[in-house]
Amino acid sequence: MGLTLYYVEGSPPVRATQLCIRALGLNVQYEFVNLFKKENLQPAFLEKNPMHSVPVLDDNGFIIWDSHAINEYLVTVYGKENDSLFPKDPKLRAIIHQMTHFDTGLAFPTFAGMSFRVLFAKKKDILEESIRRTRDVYALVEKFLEKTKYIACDHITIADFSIVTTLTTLEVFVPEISNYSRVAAYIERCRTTMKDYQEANQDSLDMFKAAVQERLNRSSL
Ligand SMILES: N[C@@H](CCC(=O)N[C@@H](CS)C(=O)NCC(=O)O)C(=O)O
Repeated sequence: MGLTLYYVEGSPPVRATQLCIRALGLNVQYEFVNLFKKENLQPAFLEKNPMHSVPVLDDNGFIIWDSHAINEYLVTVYGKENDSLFPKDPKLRAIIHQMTHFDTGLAFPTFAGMSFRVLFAKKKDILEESIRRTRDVYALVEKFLEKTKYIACDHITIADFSIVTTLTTLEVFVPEISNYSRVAAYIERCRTTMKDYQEANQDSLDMFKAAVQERLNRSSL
C-alpha cells in the first residue's frame, strides 16, 4: 500500500504537498480526483474527506486531509530527527503555524474565490474586491519578509511550501508581484533552492495558468 496522494492538477495546496514530498524524497502513488466531474463529492471520496477537498493523504489506511496538516505529518513521520522543514523549537513552530494559518485564513481563500469564479462559474472577469485582497496578501508578505529570507525563518520550512504555491497562483490572476521586491526575490529564492521546484510547482502552475488564460481570453497574463 504505502503512501497515496489524492490530487488535482493546478491546485496550490496539492503543489505544496508535492514540494514537501519531493523535499523528503518520498515514494508516493498519485490518484487523480476530477473536480469538474465532481469525483470529490462521490461517497467513497467523502468517506476519506468530508470536506471534499484535495489533497488527501492515505498512509497505509491512515487518512489525513489539508495540505498543511499533511506536510506536518509527513515531516514528523518521514523526516529526519529535528528536520529543519518542521523544527521542534516551539517558537519556530508557532511562527510556522502562524504562516500556515495566514495561508488558510487569507491567502488561499483569496485564490479560491477567483479560481471558482473563472474556472467553475465561467466568468470572464475578476472582481475588484478580489484584486484588492490579493494586493493585501502581497503587501503583507512583503512586510513579513522584512526580517527573514524565507517566510518563517532563514531556511525553508513547510510554511514556505504553502506560501510560495499560493503566491505564485495568485499571480496568475493579479500579475503584480514585481511591484513587491521582497516577494519577487522570495519566489525566485524558493524557485532556485527548493528541491524539484519545477516538477512540483512550476509545471502544474503553468497548466493552471494556461487554463485561466483561456477562460479569461487574455493574450497574456
Ligand atoms: N485548506 C485546504 C484547502 C484544500 C482545497 O480547498 N482544495 C481545493 C483545490 S485547490 C479543492 O479540493 N476544492 C474542491 C472542494 O472544496 O470541493 C488544504 O490546504 O488542503
